[in-house]
Amino acid sequence: MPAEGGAEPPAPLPVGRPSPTAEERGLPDTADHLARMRAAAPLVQNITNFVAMNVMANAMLAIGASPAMVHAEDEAAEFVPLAAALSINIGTPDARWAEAMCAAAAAARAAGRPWVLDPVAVGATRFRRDLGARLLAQAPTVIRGNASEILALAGGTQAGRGADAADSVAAAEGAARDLARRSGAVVAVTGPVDFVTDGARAARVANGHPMMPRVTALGCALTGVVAAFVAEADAFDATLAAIACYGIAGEMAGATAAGPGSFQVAFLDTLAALDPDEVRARARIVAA
Ligand SMILES: Nc1ncnc2c1ncn2[C@@H]1O[C@H](COP(=O)(O)OP(=O)(O)OP(=O)(O)O)[C@@H](O)[C@H]1O
Ligand SMILES: Cc1ncsc1CCO
Ligand SMILES: [Mg+2]
Repeated sequence: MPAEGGAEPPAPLPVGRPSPTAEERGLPDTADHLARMRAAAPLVQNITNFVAMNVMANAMLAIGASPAMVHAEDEAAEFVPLAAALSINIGTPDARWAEAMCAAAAAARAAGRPWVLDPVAVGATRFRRDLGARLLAQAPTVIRGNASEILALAGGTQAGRGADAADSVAAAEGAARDLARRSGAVVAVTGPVDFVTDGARAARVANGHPMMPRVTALGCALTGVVAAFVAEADAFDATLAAIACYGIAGEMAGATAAGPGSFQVAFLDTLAALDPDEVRARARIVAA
C-alpha cells in the first residue's frame, strides 16, 4: 500500500545483476573485436588513393593491423589470396587502376576473402559512376562511405562536393538499407553519427569528434581499419566495432588537440594506445 499522499517507492535495483552486456542487447562487444583483430594482426591489401596511402597505412599499423598497399594491375589480383582482407578506394582512379581494382575484387570474391569498398566521390563523374557499378557487381562484403557517396552509389541524387559529404547521414539511411539488400553488403554511412546496416539489422555509432572530417583521408583510413576487423569476424558486428574504436580514438585525441595538425598526431598515438576496457566503456552503439 502506498504511503499516504505519496506514490509507491521505486522497486529496489536488483542486487548483483549487472546491466546487460552489449552482446546480450544483440550488439557487438567492441573490446572483444579489437582484441581479436590485434591478436591476428591481419595482413590487409589496400588499393587506395594517392592522398590516403600514408595516412591509411599509419592508422592501420597504429591500431594493430598489417597494411600492404598493392595496386598495380600487374600484381594486385595475384596478391589477394595472400592477404586476409582487401580494401578498394576509388579516390584517385585512372583507367589502369580501375582494371586492377576490378580484377582484385573478382579475385577476392573467388578466394572467399572479405573486401571493403570505399566509393570516394562516386557521383561526381561518369568514370566514377561506371567504376562504382563494376565494383558493386563484385559483391563487396562492406561498403563504407559518407552520406553523399552512399546516396550516389545507391542510384539517388546527392549534393556531395568531390570527396566531401554535403548530405546528412539521416538522409542516406533509406538508401543504405536499400543498397545493403540489393548488394548483400553491410553498408556503413559515416558522419557525425554513423549508420550501419546489413539490410535487416541496423545500428548507429555516436562516437567521433568534429575534428575528424578536417583531416584528409581519415575516412579512407577507417575503410582499411574496417577491412582489418572484418577479416576476423562477422561483417555487421565487425564493422560496428571498427567504427566505434575509431570514433573513440577520435574523441580522445580531440580532447587534447589544438587543431587538425596536432589532432592527426594525437589520433595515431591514441589508436595505438586504445585499451579494450576503455573501449568497452566508451562505445556508443545503439540499435536503429
Ligand atoms: N562531425 C563529426 N563528428 C564526429 N565524428 C565525425 C564527424 N564527421 C565525421 N566523423 C567521423 O570521421 C570518420 C570519417 O568519416 P567521414 O564521413 O568524414 O569520411 P569521409 O567523408 O569518407 O572522409 P575522407 O574521404 O576525407 O577520408 C568516421 O569515423 C566518422 O564517424
Ligand atoms: C581529397 C581527396 N581527393 C581525392 S581522394 C581524397 C582523399 C579523401 O577522400
Ligand atoms: Mg571518403
